[in-house]
Amino acid sequence: MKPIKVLTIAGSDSGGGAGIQADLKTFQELEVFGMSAITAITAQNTLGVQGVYPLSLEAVANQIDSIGTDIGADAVKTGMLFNSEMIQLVCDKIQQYQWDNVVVDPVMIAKGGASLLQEEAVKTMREKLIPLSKVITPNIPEAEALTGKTIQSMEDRQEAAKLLHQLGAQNVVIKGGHDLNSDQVVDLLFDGTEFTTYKSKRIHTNNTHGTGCTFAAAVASQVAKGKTIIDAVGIAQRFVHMSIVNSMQIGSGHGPLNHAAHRTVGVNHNV
Ligand SMILES: Nc1ncnc2c1ncn2[C@@H]1O[C@H](COP(=O)(O)OP(=O)(O)O)[C@@H](O)[C@H]1O
Ligand SMILES: Cc1ncc(COP(=O)(O)O)c(N)n1
Repeated sequence: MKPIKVLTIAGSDSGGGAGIQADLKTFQELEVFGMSAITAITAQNTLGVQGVYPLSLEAVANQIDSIGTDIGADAVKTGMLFNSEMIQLVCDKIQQYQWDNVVVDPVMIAKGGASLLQEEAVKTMREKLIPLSKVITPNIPEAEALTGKTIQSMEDRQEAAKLLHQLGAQNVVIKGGHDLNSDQVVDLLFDGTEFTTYKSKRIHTNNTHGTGCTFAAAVASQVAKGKTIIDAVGIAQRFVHMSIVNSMQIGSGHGPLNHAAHRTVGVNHNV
């Protein structure tokens, strides 16, 4: 069988819970071949981010070229891109290699509050990267920053999703982890025509470090396999849910997910 290959362009999390590490664990568990281009190294653990060390544009370009000129990718996922120049470079490479299965997780701020994207880069994200995306997966604060609108209700979220679609994203998922008003977590998909909501029980836990990265990596792996976006988002939500429910106690702050949970608990990720 032809191997399915997925590239993540993102930051490294030394604590192993988010970023490149979460992406590669997710790819492996969802049975696609994972590859990475690292944009920045973070010194990070469950308590927060202790340091951010961006790589040079040359180092990032070279990593992407190594993959583009030899291995290729059935889908590309972007995470922490740090600044405007890095976003522009990633856009150029996506166009150069004609990658069209692009899942953009517009990472801005780590759960502990540390900035992972310079503020002026939001404009580049909006104008350059979003138009190249098959799916964009902001959380609520990221959707607010990208649209300039406050999101309180589901109607607000639908309006924001429409605006992000107008900016050129083919599909928009506004994730609901940050909507603490409800006992449910509701992720909202807009495909340009219809809204689809995905509901799961909110788990009351501190172990949510890396949920966004894991979610977008799971969507990318399913898109690479040729699943519809509607199915891909459902599979991703269930995979994240399972990985939070069965998280391990690692570190003394916001702990990581257990990406291998589905092996013992059983989740049909091919539905
Ligand atoms: N406490 C929770 N219980 C269950 N699912 C959650 C919880 N927090 C987040 N999720 C799920 O994790 C994914 C990422 O959501 P979110 O927290 O909004 O993004 P981010 O990690 O980018 O801030 C979504 O699919 C969401 O449904
Ligand atoms: C290198 C890196 N990239 C992304 C995140 C966001 O993580 P989350 O998935 O919890 O929003 C992070 N904390 N570190």
